[in-house]
Amino acid sequence: MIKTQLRRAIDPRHAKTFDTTQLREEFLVDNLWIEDDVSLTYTQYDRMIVGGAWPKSGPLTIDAVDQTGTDGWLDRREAVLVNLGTSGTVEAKGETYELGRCDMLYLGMGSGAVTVSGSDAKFYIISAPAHREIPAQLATIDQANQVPLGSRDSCNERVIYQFVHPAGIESCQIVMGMTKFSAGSIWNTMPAHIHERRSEIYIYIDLPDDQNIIHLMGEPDETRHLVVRNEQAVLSPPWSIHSGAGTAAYSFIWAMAGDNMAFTDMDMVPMEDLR
Ligand SMILES: O=C[C@H](O)[C@@H](O)CC(=O)C(=O)O
Ligand SMILES: [Zn+2]
Repeated sequence: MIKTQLRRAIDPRHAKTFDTTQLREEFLVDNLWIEDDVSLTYTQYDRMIVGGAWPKSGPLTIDAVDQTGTDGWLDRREAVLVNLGTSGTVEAKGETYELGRCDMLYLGMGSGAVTVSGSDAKFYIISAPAHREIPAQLATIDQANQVPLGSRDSCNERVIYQFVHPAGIESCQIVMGMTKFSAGSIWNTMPAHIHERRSEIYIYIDLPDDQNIIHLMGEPDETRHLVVRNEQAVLSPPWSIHSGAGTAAYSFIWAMAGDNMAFTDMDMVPMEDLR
């Protein structure tokens, strides 16, 4: 049984009273990577689980998770694993999948215990409740749907790579992918948006260890910031914007769960409304 850390859902009226430490305790996940261990955070934002598994000196198995109240963690859930290391393998339901860096593997409800291995592998994990079984599917970045956004003049020229989405890897509710920037562009998800119908989790990657992301959160007229380092995750409640700028080049992986899977169902925040 893997013990999870619990994050309860926070209301925006409460969030705006938080100081830096409280904001970080509630919305930043900075302990994903523990050598030879699995670190899972169970959130009450659409019951998404976010975690890391680092099988440095031997395989690690995820079978049961304390907060789900089910015998197996995927009895009523689906998951996506992304390798943030180099080569690694994931075993589930008698199948073995090879994952290179930033390949994403979807595992459906009923996949059973999941074993990860690879001394150079680091698996980022997202999971959300599911209502039906869908076959496992692996995708590389070349198979993802590309959506170019932004412009050089706004320092936000980037490509959204959609991996798990209605026209790509099928899922019950997870919509997930990765965003990469053109050289010199540092602003993600600006102009900002919210989507009260879905929660979202970001993990920032490819950032040098001595650099920061200034991540913006909060209601559009009551923003706060979190200073985020490489391979740390940020929880974005449905009422919050989720946007950021890096002090150096970076990429990030986004994952959503909620009432619909329409990527374009966003409420854009006009620039002049941000406070
Ligand atoms: O709801 C969608 C998500 O916030 C991200 O996909 C946005 C993003 O990757 C970007 O604009 O760079
Ligand atoms: Zn979003």
